[in-house]
Amino acid sequence: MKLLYPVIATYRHFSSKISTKSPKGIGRKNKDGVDDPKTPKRTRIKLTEEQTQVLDAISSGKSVFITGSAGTGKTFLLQHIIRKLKKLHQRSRVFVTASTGLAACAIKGRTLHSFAGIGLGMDDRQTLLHKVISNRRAYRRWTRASALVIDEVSMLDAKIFDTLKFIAREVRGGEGRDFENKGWSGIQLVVSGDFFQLPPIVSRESGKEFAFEADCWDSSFDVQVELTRVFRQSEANLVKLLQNVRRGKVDCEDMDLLKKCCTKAEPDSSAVQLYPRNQDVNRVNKKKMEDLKKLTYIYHAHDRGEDPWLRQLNQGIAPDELPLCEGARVMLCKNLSTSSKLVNGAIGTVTEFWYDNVVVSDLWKSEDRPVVPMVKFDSGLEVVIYPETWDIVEGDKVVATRKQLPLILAWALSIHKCQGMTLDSLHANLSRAFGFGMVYVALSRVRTLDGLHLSGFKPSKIKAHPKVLEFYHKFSQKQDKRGEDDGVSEDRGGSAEVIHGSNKTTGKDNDIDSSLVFRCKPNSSLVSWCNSTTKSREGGVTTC
Ligand SMILES: Nc1ncnc2c1ncn2[C@@H]1O[C@H](COP(=O)(O)OP(=O)(O)OP(=O)(O)O)[C@@H](O)[C@H]1O
Repeated sequence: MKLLYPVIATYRHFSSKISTKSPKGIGRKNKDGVDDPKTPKRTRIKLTEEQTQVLDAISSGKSVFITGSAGTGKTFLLQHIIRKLKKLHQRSRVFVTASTGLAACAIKGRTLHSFAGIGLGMDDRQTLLHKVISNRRAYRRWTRASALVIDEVSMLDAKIFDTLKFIAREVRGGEGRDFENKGWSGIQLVVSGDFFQLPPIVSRESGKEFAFEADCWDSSFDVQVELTRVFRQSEANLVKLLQNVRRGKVDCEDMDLLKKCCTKAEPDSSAVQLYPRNQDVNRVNKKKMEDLKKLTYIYHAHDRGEDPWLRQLNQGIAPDELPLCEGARVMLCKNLSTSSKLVNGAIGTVTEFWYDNVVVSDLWKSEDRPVVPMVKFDSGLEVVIYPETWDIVEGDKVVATRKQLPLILAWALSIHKCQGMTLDSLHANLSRAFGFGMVYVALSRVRTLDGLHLSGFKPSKIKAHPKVLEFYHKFSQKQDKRGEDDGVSEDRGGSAEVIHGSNKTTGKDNDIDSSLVFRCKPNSSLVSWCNSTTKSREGGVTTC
């Protein structure tokens, strides 16, 4: 297949066509009522009893903190919660955020800092308050908010958490200005995360690091919940190993397992290589691309909007520039279809590039056609990947937009980038691991022991922060106090109620929303895209 270069004008033409893509194909039946084999059926996943209890608490307007080890379904549950909140409150009054752009992407939200209008949040609280008040849009968000969701709270520091509550109370008023008062002046708060995972990056001046050390932490929640059932892994010895690594203490049995992971045969090329540092990640990806010696297309993101929002687009996951060629290992960085496992983190290989015949017939007589990559995912699905849109929204208005293929190169990933992901096979090089929780985050991405390969591993790299250990120790003491209580009970001794649910599933079915259509076997009417690509061979880059 001969590939030629598209031009920017063609992109403009396509943008409307792309937006016509709808989710109708998912689970579709033909006119005889028979399931269309090309489109997968919706799958139904039942919430566990503990997950249902959380949802019930949310329905009754409570502010909730959800924690639990990796793979217990915190993010999965948040997606249900967000839908529930949007039914309870007006949609535009529910703000979905996360501590990082990457985590925000997984729940179709924005960063907490951008919601709050506090820039990097480095100033003192009065300056930040002034910043919010003088920013009409940020001020409006704070006054409109009925519910605020914050995911990956482990990476949020105590000072920011206190500052946000301060801003909420100053902007919205409330019953007195006593900082210790319960609540965020009428905002229903839903916060999720596992403090044993990656910690915040903070200066140690204040002596407080983690959000749970914030003065207002306990008074911010009616309910604090620990999810206990691990879904990501099912092998008992792996679950036990991960629980021990999480707490920074491994026994002989665990060490034997880890040693086996260090010595078994090299993983196949489908294993994702995890590194603690970006330098190594970039080096490996670049080298792998070069080794393929294939015609390379470089996809440039198409951005619209103004600063400062334009700049914020670069903090998100969609790359500004994405080089692709046949054979490139790639990872989806957006959820396309949950039921088909085309989710953020799904890994595959570019098999070829496709033209758009329909558009071409309308627009071009020549061969100047945009191309889109076909990706064969490791699940077996082969899908043409189209550009996606990432929006920054202020109130109800979109203020900046990035259009780019929802892919990143994925021979190697940083451990920071993989927090939140599920991987089938990984090779973690932990020789340069640093800080608390890093080894736990790396190991807990994998589903099975078979898929876990390690190198450069030293037991001393397994570290859990003493403050985090203490926080969870107190947490479990509260749970123990509840004793035999069945499910939710009140614990109003100055702190929030604690739920420790059982692992049974409920009878209720809960739909997993499939939000985008894709084609398993692309036909001749591919929607095509490219705003401006460049091509290169063996390192030489040609710009169109
Ligand atoms: N009730 C459930 N039944 C079946 N599978 C579930 C259930 N809840 C969650 N899962 C599955 O468990 C896996 C892990 O979920 P999720 O990524 O939400 O965990 P997490 O707690 O956010 O993990 P991490 O802390 O690593 O980000 C996902 O594949 C999800 O679909």
